[in-house]
Amino acid sequence: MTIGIGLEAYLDAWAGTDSGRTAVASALLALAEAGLELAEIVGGGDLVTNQAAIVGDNAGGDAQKALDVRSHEVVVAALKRTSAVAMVASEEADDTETLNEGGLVVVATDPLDGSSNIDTNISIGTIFSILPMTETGNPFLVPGRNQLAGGYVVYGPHLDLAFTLGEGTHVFTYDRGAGAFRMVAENVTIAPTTREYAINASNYRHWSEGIRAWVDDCLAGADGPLGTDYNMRWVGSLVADTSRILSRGGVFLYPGDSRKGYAKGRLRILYEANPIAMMIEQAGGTASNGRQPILDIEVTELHQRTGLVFGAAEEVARIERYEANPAGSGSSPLFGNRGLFRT
Ligand SMILES: O=P(O)(O)OC[C@H]1O[C@](O)(COP(=O)(O)O)[C@@H](O)[C@@H]1O
Ligand SMILES: [Mg+2]
Ligand SMILES: [Mg+2]
Repeated sequence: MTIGIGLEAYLDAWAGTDSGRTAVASALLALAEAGLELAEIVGGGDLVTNQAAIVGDNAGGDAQKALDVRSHEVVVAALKRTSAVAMVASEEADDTETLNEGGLVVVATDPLDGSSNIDTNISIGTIFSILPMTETGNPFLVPGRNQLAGGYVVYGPHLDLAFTLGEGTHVFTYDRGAGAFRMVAENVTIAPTTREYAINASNYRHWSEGIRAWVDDCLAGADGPLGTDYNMRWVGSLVADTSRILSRGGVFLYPGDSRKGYAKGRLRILYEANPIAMMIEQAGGTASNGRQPILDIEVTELHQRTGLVFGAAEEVARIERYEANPAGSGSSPLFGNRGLFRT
């Protein structure tokens, strides 16, 4: 058990003398430093800057807020300070940026996740994916399976850094007294079944038949084909919804829908879905676009979107079955309470 160990000591022991691992550890420490700096800024709210003010648009077409831009600058500056990181790709930049010639890894980041919550004093965060630098081609345009690490910092009631290095998912909390991140959960596990889901239900009319059928059956609760009452939670910050699922289970859905520009949902594969999917898989859960594992999807564009369903493995599998065959789902009059998918 290494509960209580400081982040640096943990990473030192993990990296040993391996140069590839040392580069990943350096990138992670730089991201932790950026997280600390941003925690101070976020914690100051509008005393620090008019954080929720709209200042432009990003490559994905979302309004860019002052804190989005500041977070991008802080994360990129921290990564630049370590020679390990060759390039960065960010939600807030159209193109990749070269940071250090000879760096062994590259970092993709959503520097500020949950922008719509900035001025509501609800948890927001920073998401990151660490990939190997390649000799040829674009090192970011590879399936998420190639990731060396994935993680996030969440600026919530406490400051957490959660990540996977490909061997389990671990959570560190910032110990303000000690001035260090210390491990609070090692090898987190997500239960395969759940009765709690997270989805922005206002998009109901835009969803596919399968997602609507599954939500209908959750809402029918103990009286419906799933035979159990479900609870619903939706923070509106992917990092905070992920943090809850790592801590007490559940499933999250942001599926593609029929709104213009939402055919592949809202979330971006490179710096949102992939790192979260790696953490979730490493915690025993699964992450899917409704048809295939997120980590197997070809990445062809930096700001590519994907439908995202992740968390409790059996519930994710059930949602995939509803997507594949909504007519055969528990809510179909043909199947009723004896639905094929009743559990
Ligand atoms: O406002 P919606 O459509 O419910 O979307 C919420 C989702 O959008 C996001 O805020 C997108 O991330 P950004 O804030 O980084 O753009 C997620 O954190 C969240 O899960
Ligand atoms: Mg985001
Ligand atoms: Mg963002």
